[in-house]
Amino acid sequence: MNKSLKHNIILIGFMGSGKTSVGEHLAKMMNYRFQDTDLLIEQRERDTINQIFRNKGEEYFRDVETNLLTELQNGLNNTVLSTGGGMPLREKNRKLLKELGYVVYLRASKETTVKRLRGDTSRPLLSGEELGEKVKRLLKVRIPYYEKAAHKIIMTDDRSLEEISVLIMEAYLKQIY
Ligand SMILES: Nc1ncnc2c1ncn2[C@@H]1O[C@H](COP(=O)(O)OP(=O)(O)OP(=O)(O)O)[C@@H](O)[C@H]1O
Ligand SMILES: O=C(O)C1=C[C@@H](O)[C@@H](O)[C@H](O)C1
Ligand SMILES: [Mg+2]
Repeated sequence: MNKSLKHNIILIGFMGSGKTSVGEHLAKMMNYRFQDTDLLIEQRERDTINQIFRNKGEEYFRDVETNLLTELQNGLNNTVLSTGGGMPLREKNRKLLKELGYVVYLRASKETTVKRLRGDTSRPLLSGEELGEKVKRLLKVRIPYYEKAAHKIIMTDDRSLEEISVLIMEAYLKQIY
């Protein structure tokens, strides 16, 4: 048993990589609790992510993310934690994520991401510019941060939630036993 690794699975990755959907599926499969930082922030702030960005700005949202991640260090166990797509951008957050458990980067190609997010209006960073251009530009900046933050990378293109969950569970169990 790996005593140094906390028994949590942390999902990171770009918007639409499936952190929330896979997280829910995986938690059920493993009989773990499920938490999602975006949902926790919406509950805490009593507002939607869109409204938080609009009224208080991205920097405020990022500070709330870091505060939440710091608080989660105390007591999170047997949990699948899905995170917001920008969580690994801050160095402090990357360190906190790795201290919290086994960090899995769910990767998706630009094409898959665009297909999954077409028509979505709940993600403030995707509004404005043409979707494909926006995703391409953000991915280029972010991929190195996701890679740095992760213990394991899993490609999600053309894989079902079930297939992805099994791959994560197998990799995680190898680490802890
Ligand atoms: N493996 C998959 N196969 C097919 N559809 C998927 C897959 N993963 C996610 N999706 C779909 O893509 C959309 C976005 O997924 P989800 O909300 O889980 O992404 P996310 O990574 O949590 O995004 P965010 O960073 O914005 O929270 C949803 O409609 C979901 O059903
Ligand atoms: O990638 C991002 O920066 C974001 C992803 C979402 O999960 C939300 O956290 C928010 O829309 C910002
Ligand atoms: Mg999500």
